[in-house]
Amino acid sequence: MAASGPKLDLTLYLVTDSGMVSESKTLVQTIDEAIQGGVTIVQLREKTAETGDFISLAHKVLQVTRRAGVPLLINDRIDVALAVDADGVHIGQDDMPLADARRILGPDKIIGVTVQSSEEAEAAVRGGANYVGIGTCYATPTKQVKVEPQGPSGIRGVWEHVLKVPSPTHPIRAVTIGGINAYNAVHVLDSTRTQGNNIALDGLAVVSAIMAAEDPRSAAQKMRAQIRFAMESSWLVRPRVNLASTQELQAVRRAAADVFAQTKSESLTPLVQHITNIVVVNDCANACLAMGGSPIMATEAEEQRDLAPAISSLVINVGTLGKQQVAGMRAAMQQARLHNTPIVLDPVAAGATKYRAQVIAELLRDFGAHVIKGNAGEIAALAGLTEVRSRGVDSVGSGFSDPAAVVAEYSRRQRCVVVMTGAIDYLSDGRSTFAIRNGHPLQATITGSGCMAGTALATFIHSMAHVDPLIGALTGIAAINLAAEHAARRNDVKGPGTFRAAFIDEMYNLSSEQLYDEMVLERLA
Ligand SMILES: Cc1ncc(COP(=O)(O)OP(=O)(O)O)c(N)n1
Ligand SMILES: Cc1ncsc1CCOP(=O)(O)O
Repeated sequence: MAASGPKLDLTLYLVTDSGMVSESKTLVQTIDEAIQGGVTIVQLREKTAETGDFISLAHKVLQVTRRAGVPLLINDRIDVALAVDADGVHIGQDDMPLADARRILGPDKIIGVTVQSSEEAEAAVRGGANYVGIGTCYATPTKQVKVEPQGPSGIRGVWEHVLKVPSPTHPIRAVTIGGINAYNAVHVLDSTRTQGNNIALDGLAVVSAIMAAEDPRSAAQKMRAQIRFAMESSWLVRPRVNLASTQELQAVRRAAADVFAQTKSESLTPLVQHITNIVVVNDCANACLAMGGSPIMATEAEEQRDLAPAISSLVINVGTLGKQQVAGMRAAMQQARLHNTPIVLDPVAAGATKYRAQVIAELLRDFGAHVIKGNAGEIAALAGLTEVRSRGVDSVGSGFSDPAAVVAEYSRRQRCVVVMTGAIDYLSDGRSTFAIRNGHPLQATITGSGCMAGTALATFIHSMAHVDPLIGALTGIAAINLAAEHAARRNDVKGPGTFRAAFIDEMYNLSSEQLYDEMVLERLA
């Protein structure tokens, strides 16, 4: 393997696409900046270039990669790799057979092979590939794939098989590809770790997350930080990495106000799918509309595949749990994972019954979530903590002695944003933890307040590619709480009944300036 060439480090693998490069840059500049941001290997992928143009581009790219000590592989074209003396090639199942590629390129060049199944992976390992690209992980607009995306659990199955196959020459490495970005990198790496001994993939391969970024250097830096976070710690106990420590509180408020304004603009209207409980369906649908979203309450398993490509986010609220509804949730969550659609899980009354606890545990095991939102009792039940107890859907007692530590720790365990609602709301992505001190006691007098908070989270976290889930969560919680404060101040609000209607009105009337000015935000870690 590349005995004389640069070291094979698959941590952050950039696959190029010249069609995505920003107008202000060349492809070579984009690659250069991406390497400065932390890309560890580059694959030049030119699907339509003439041979001469491909070779001349490869020469230019090679100057950049050689200077940085990063390997350059050529996609599909052994002839181009030979012509420029690149460090290797990446070949798919329909390209030149691995044995021929190895014979032509010799033992020292790097050869990567795309594999979609355990059988293909076994053949690649036995045939002497240096690494396998297991895919496709998630559906992606970058490439039309023939085989259905497998999601992280499918990728893990192939990876576990790869590790069992003896490699004739060198230890096999692996990455996955397809729909991967800074927001799902940690989940993908965590959930593709082997079940028995927790072995992680060697890295992640991306196209659009870096190639389509205005600033490829910072896009690569962000990806690299996420990958480091997932790689450097066991998936059960993560160190406190304070990624946002450089961000001022004001910048966080500004980011939340921007997400709010963008979501409310008529051009967006995120389609927010809810599988929620029968008590609150109508309130959640109206809350979603009032905050700029478009609700769809599709619950049958059979309709999830058709719906999935169109939806922006998914609320899974386990408030009322029929067997058919659970089947719908599982189908919807599986599709959401394949389409990289944000999932908000509302574990209503998590500790109330064994059945409920088991359903939630299985959903989290199989699909995870991007955000888990619950009151103190629900989070305690999920996290296995006895300090706070519940009665039905309500949390009882004075709460946790250190709520910030609880949400941060549970967030690190579940690898998602955790939101703990109450008089003060606590939010964490495991690295940064915030409190929001807005809201009004009248929220606790109506049913569905918490469920509407779940709706708000999903409405504002309408894309994993464009909204940081923690910022989206801060936006949703601030929006709901400020609407409650505004409603409670109105003269026509006399109690829970009038509050309920005014609450929806004020979600509708709230402006991004009000959100920015009135959000009482505190940074805890
Ligand atoms: C790292 C990595 N993994 C998979 C692919 C896909 O390769 P292939 O199946 O040959 O498809 P095309 O890239 O040729 O469209 C890849 N390029 N890189
Ligand atoms: C080349 C390739 N092979 C499988 S998916 C894919 C494209 C991945 O692109 P992106 O990282 O933009 O989703």
